[in-house]
Amino acid sequence: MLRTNPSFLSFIEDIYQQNQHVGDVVLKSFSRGRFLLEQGSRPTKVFIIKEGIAKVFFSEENGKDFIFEFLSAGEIVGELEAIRDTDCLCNIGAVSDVLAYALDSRYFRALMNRDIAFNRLLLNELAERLANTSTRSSFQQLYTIGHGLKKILELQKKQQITLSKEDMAAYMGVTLRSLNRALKELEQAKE
Ligand SMILES: Nc1ncnc2c1ncn2[C@@H]1O[C@@H]2COP(=O)(O)O[C@H]2[C@H]1O
Repeated sequence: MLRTNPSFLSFIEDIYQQNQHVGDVVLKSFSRGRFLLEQGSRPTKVFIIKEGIAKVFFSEENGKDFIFEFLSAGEIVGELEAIRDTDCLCNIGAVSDVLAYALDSRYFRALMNRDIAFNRLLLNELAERLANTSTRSSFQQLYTIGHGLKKILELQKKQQITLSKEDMAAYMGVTLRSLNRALKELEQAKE
């Protein structure tokens, strides 16, 4: 649920500390609630999170949000736009204050063209995302809300994060009302 990528983080920290690419890689902070990327926009930066938690979410035309993933240290965002030369697929919002390395898109593409280690990290990340999104999508279709809720509560405990009810509902792809009902049923089952 809360993804991290320590290898990607150390890769970018090395570049940043070597100070060879001043301007191409800068540190940027986002306070809680701000957006790193907006769905449908065409930004010029790719971000690698240094600290904090961000949510990746899709806003549907019916006004509902669906959260794909929560990302933290070492996770990259905005790479799809830079790879495919398209608008951002979805929104990236800061759930806590976030500090991120911002890579100029042209620099990101230059790394893709010449750095094998970087390409390996990137492919690994994309493969991991495909696996995670597919596994979760199947789980969500095939299990009850109550079962999904138990799992998400366990994960929060394990990863020591606390999500708002709105974010929990958007992660599970259910309404706030259904989530509240499932929470109540869970409480009643405990009594
Ligand atoms: N399934 C997913 N899991 C994690 N991150 C994702 C997922 N889908 C999209 N993203 C990220 O969300 C970003 C939105 O902007 P981009 O389309 O440029 O790049 C996208 C990815 O970095």
